[in-house]
Amino acid sequence: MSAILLVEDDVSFSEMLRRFLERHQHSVTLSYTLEDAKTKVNISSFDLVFADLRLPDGDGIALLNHIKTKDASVPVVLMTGYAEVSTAVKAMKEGAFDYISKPFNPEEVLQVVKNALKEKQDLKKPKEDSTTAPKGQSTATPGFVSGISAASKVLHDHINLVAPTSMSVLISGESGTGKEVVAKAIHLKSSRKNRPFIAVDCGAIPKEIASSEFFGHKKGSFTGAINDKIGHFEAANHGTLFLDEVGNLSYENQIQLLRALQERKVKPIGSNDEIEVDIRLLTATNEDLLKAVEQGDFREDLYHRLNEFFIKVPNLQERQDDLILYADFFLENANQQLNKAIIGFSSEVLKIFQNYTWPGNLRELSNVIKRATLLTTGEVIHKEVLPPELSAAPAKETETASFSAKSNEKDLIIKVLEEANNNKTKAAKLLNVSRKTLYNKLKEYNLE
Ligand SMILES: Nc1ncnc2c1ncn2[C@@H]1O[C@H](COP(=O)(O)OP(=O)(O)OP(=O)(O)O)[C@@H](O)[C@H]1O
Repeated sequence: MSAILLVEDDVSFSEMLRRFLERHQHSVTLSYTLEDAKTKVNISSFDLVFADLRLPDGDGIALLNHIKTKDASVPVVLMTGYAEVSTAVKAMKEGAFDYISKPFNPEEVLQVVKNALKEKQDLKKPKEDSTTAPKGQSTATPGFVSGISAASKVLHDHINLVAPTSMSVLISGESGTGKEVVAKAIHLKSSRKNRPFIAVDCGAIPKEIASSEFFGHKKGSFTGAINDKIGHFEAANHGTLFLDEVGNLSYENQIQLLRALQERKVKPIGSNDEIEVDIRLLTATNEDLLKAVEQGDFREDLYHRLNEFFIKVPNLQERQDDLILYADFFLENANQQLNKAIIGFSSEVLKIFQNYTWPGNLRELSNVIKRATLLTTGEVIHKEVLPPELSAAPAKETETASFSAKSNEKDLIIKVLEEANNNKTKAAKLLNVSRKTLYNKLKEYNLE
């Protein structure tokens, strides 16, 4: 376990990062100001310091200089906003180990921490050949945020487990949760990553032309077949075929699909020759396919063929801890697409984001941020550029509902107490419990 000093004045962000680092077996001390960080460095020894470039009473470079005069072997990693990269580069010349610009992927953080700790160890040992990745290089899939919530961890453990196998995977989840992104991640982590990834929206194919779409056709085989057409199976040969909204396939198309999967051969319409195909099949649905099986709308044999492994993609409400990471990621994308340089969100906006239920999940979050980025003329996104339904959303009820869930209880109490400025009457009201119950819980969790 290594000791990390995390200096960051954005309380919710630093809390999130602390929890993430602690989950990866690091011991984290938090500091919110330059002066406090200097004091902590003077009295304790750390293996690594993670500091925001901008602090309320100074900057990360001042802290870097202070640390270097005390113990030059302590690596300092600076966290920067979008517009501060040039300052961060300057800081590296002054002895910072690395910088990491927000928004960043959790994997990126882990990689930087690993590199920094290794360098610290190497400084103590005689020099050997370093096998670590170059500074700042992330091992994450580009354009992919893994998230740090418990639900995301399960999701990514499952992706990592199943990706290298040849199993068919049924990916289920509400609309906009990222099912296609999960399918792509499985493909990119498999041995087929350099072969095609063909995504097909089954909901968009009329059933009359589905077999031609899947298996191809020969020129002249039916009216309108003016050229030979390669079907999706052949196009995906040796790679991955991803069938989205698979529940929308007609019964007849289900039979054809099952046959192709069992025989591993397809015959284009109008052709006498069968083509052998080797594909990895991934499918997605936002409906309850098992229910469709029970109701006789989806073939049970096909269901089992598709469902060799099942992945449930959590909705955004189940990934509360990831919300800010995703928001930052979508902001960075919107900045690039719209040629803007917006740094972040006002704290009011972040609160609204956290209070909203996001029925359209990640897609809705991405759209809201893109629109807000377009409408924003300053450096920060304010509430005025959000769609009215977001600000009008009533306060979430989930907090009271989940109060009884043991595992979340303690975190929830801490969060609500913070929100209520430690006012126990207000906190009890927010939690919808009596003051007495709250006091008992505080005692139970040693929170007094
Ligand atoms: N892990 C992720 N990292 C970054 N962006 C993501 C991630 N997951 C999803 N997104 C983004 O969220 C949006 C919705 O993702 P996607 O299209 O994969 O959802 P879906 O569940 O397949 O949607 P639908 O049910 O409508 O087909 C896309 O803009 C996608 O780029």
